[in-house]
Amino acid sequence: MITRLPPGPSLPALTQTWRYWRSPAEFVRRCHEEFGARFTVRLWPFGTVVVLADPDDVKSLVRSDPSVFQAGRANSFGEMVLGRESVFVIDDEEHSRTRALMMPAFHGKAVRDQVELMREITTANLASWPVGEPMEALPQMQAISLEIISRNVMGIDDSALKEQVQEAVLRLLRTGSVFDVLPGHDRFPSLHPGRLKRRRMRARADALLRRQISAHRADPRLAERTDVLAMLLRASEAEGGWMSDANICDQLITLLLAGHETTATGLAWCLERLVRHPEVLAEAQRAADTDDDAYLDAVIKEALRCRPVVPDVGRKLSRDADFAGYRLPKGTSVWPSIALLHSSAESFPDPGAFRPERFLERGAMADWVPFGIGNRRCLGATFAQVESRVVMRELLRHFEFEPTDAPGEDVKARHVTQVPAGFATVTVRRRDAA
Ligand code: HEM
Repeated sequence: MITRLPPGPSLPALTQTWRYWRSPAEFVRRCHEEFGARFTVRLWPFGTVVVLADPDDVKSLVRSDPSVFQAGRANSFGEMVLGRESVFVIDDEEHSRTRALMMPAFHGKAVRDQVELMREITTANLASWPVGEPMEALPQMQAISLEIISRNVMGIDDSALKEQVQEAVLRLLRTGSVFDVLPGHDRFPSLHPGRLKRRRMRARADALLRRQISAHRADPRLAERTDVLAMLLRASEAEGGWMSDANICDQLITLLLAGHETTATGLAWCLERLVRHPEVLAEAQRAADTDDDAYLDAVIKEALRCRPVVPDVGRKLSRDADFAGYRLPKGTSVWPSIALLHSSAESFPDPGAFRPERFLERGAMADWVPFGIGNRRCLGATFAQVESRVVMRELLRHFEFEPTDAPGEDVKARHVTQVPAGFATVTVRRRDAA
């Protein structure tokens, strides 16, 4: 007889929830040890969640019907900040259409055209780094990433407006709360001052972005502009103007938020790992000096493997469905666990070691999924990898990083990302040659 759900802890949902929220990574790891590569947990407010750690299951999920295994539905916690029409929270036809319209701005050539700008922004930021004393690298990386993504997305010429938008976006991000995942979280905002504040922040960001949209529309050079906003306006126009300004604002906010916090965190982890592995650090420095992009890319990939910025991705069932020999009821969430997939000794021998060479020895690795999977795979994956390479290269060319034998920084959950608990504290010295 077909069981409805894979096995999992028999503890009351409340106890599971408490253990999960206390330490998500630890809870999931223990369940994996006890129940294997496919297990069911009951977590408030998500409900029944089937966690997947078997690469074959993840491949089956990629082949499954996205209108049944819905990502937008699973991501609905993002609605209050990103907006109801954000590509992250919608599904089906609406999702494919919106994504197709945004995608060209993040293809190889469009991203390569941004390299010089990325380099300039990074070197300008490095000028203010304190030398010879411990410094938290994460906030610096956020400043670099936010500047890069806002210039790329909005192509803003007016620097006062750009700073206002950046400030509004950061304030909006800070209003995000773990309670956003609650069902019906947006229904009674007046009972929750935090949510009212978030609405105000979002309205402020929208007003600024609408000013930018109007400026773009009035720009006689709109046809030649290469920023994402210009591309969206042109593409929408070509399809009869189906994207309203409110819709465009949702996509811009999504890109600004999704595009800076994640990349900055990946870069911070890269530094946190490098200063604890002096031989890799020396090799990375050589690679930066000799334009050995393959090695720098391997360092970035290895950091994203062993410290994934996003630990898992979600899909939610719109109806009962068969999956991997089980009958999963409507409403079940299915979470491929990036963290568990990346720590599999079968896919990545000696998974605890920080060894970029593994990405040079083998070509593409199907089990390496820091950017998610299938038709929802991160829209900015190429952008993020190119940006990370440019920033790392500049950092290593300008600075020497002091190695440390301090224990690795703990993993701390922040919004949907996992950041280094000490914000990647490093000590740098300027290199004479830089
Ligand atoms: C190291 C940096 C980054 C990481 C680790 C990352 C990771 C992810 C992950 C795991 C997802 C969910 C995929 C899924 O559900 O299967 C995602 C979605 C997304 N990311 Fe990223 N991301 C990064 C950088 C970026 C950048 C730079 C941008 C924009 C420029 C971006 C824009 C998006 C968007 C728009 C989505 C939603 C795609 C959709 O639902 O169709 N991300 N990202």
